[in-house]
This record gives sequence, C-alpha cells and structure tokens, in this order.
Amino acid sequence: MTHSVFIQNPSPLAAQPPSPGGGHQLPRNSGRALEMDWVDEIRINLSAAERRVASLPGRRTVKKEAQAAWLLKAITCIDLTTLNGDDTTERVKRLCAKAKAPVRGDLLERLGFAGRELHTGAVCVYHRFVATAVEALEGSGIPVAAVSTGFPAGLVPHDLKLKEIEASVRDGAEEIDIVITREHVLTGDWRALYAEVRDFRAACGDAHLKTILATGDLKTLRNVAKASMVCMMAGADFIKTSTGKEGVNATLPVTLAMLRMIRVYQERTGYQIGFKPAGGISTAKDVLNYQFLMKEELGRDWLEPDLFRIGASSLLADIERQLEHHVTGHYSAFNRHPVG
Ligand SMILES: O=C[C@H](O)COP(=O)(O)O
Repeated sequence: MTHSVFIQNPSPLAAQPPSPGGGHQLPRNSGRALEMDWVDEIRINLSAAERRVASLPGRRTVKKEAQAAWLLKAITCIDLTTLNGDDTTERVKRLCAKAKAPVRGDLLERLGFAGRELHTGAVCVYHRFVATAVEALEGSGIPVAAVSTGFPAGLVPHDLKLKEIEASVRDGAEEIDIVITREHVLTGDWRALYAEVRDFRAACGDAHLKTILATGDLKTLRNVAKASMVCMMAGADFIKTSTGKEGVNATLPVTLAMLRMIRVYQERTGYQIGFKPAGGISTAKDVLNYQFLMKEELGRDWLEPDLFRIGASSLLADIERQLEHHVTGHYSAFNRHPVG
C-alpha cells in the first residue's frame, strides 16, 4: 500500500467558525516498535500536493464575524515564541504578559468576548529562559515550551541533548521542542532516527515531545513524510515543521504531507498526533490557510490547542490588527502591537 494520492478534494468547509473554547483530553501516544514497512511504502506525488494546496486560498475565505472567530481560535493555538541571540529576561517577561492577554480588552469587548478566557497555546523559549517564563506564567494555565537538543542545528553530542531536555523539564517546561539529526533522514538511516527520538521521549517524562523535522533541510516531501512517520512511531506527541532558522520554513505542501502521515498513523494506531507549523507564519491570512487545511484533512479536533500549535513570533501582532480592523474599520500601525 502506498500513500500517494494528494488530489482528492475534501468536502466543503462548514460555514460555522470554531468556538474559541473547547479542548479535550487525549490518550498520549506511547509510540510503538519501528515498522520499516510503514516507512518503505511511503510515496508522495509532489505536483498533486502542490495543486491541492494551491486551490486552498481561493476556495476557502471566511468573512467578518466568522473570520474574527477563526482568528480568536488561532490565538489559542499560538506558541508565542522568542528565539533570538539577544533575548533577555525582560523580553521574555513581556512576551509572557502578552501570552496572558493577547488581545486588548476594548477589542475583546466589542467582539463580544469580554470576560472570556483567552490566552496563547504556550510560550516557547530557549532553555535559559524556561524558569523565568514558568514564574511569569504561574497560575495562567499556559505551558512553557523549551526548544532543545542543540536547537536549531542539533549537532551537539547525544548525551548533552538528553541532559538539556532533563534540565528544561526540571525548570518546569511542560513541552519540549526537539530538533532531529537531519543526517539520519538524508542518509535514510531510519533506525538511527527512531532510536534518537525514542531517547528524547524517555528524557521528556511527562513533558510533551514535539519533534521538529526542519523540513527545509530534508530535500524531498518523501523524506518529510517518512521522518514524520518514524517520529510518531518513536512516541512524538506533535510533529513540527521547522525551527524558523532554515532557509525554507513552514509551507502548505509540507504541511499536507505531514497531515496525511498523521492520518495514516491514527488509522493504524488510534492515536491522534498534533501538528505544529513554525517559521515564517506572520499574517492572519497565512494562519487561516493552515486552519482550513487542518480541518479539511484531519477534522474539527485538530483546530484545538492540544492538537494544533502555530510556532510564531510576529503572527499575533497581525491578528490583533485584523481584529481591530474588524471592530473599528481602521488598521493601526504595527508599532502599536510591539510584542507578538
Ligand atoms: O518555532 C517558532 C519559530 O522559530 C518562529 O518563527 P518566526 O519568527 O518566523 O515566526
């Protein structure tokens, strides 16, 4: 059996926007033995995948109130991120404040959301800032995600990677975003990739494991799909596209390939695996396309933050501008939304 069909058109998107609340408890993926058959059989039809996603923006537009609801839902799925060499404690504290109150109160009131809980899915930082973020977010219910394992290139010794994961978990990170060793994919050493991610999963303990594939480094969609499947078999809770530091980061064709693998894994094991596109997603328009593709490919469950995160440093500012435009009819300058 192969997984090569990317041309089937989904049923039309329901007119109903997602409600900003929701969420559900999922059984955690325990991983399983490496099935080489599941990897070897994977085939990808690149041009069909490109055609499939090219039709998305034209077919799927939502207007006015519906769009505001989709964007509010997107906010709950953002891993609000700062991953810069010049990050400071103060910047991380400001980011955490923004994660707790992502949209101005007056806008929420005019959108009819006054008094409703709204926060981002997580805050994502380097290990150095995990403890700062945990303290700043205390009582908010917002988890801290730590990038790890020698992010972004992942070229430090394996034992140091495990120690880095353990240190972030000790400091309070509830989610660990690891990078895989790209060489394992580029040389087709799926056993080495599986063993690596298995170890990362064990080091995480109760913290959730997001495996960053760095898809821009993997050369082909087939490699992306195979790496996705191996990471899920090794126990990934989420598969994530990119670090934000590769030449090419999240794209819709890559997303489609990864979502199809999530679907196959669910069909075979019953586990629902989360998806996190990351890197270069900076506009409300971009994020709507990702939401539509998630819903069309995997269904309503995958619009919730326990199965969908968007790794982004500047997306929130554009969403807030769009919400402001929706309410006032005017756009404000980006410098009125300095964080997020
Ligand atoms: O995981 C998150 C990414 O590093 C954020 O990338 P971005 O700065 O392009 O939004």
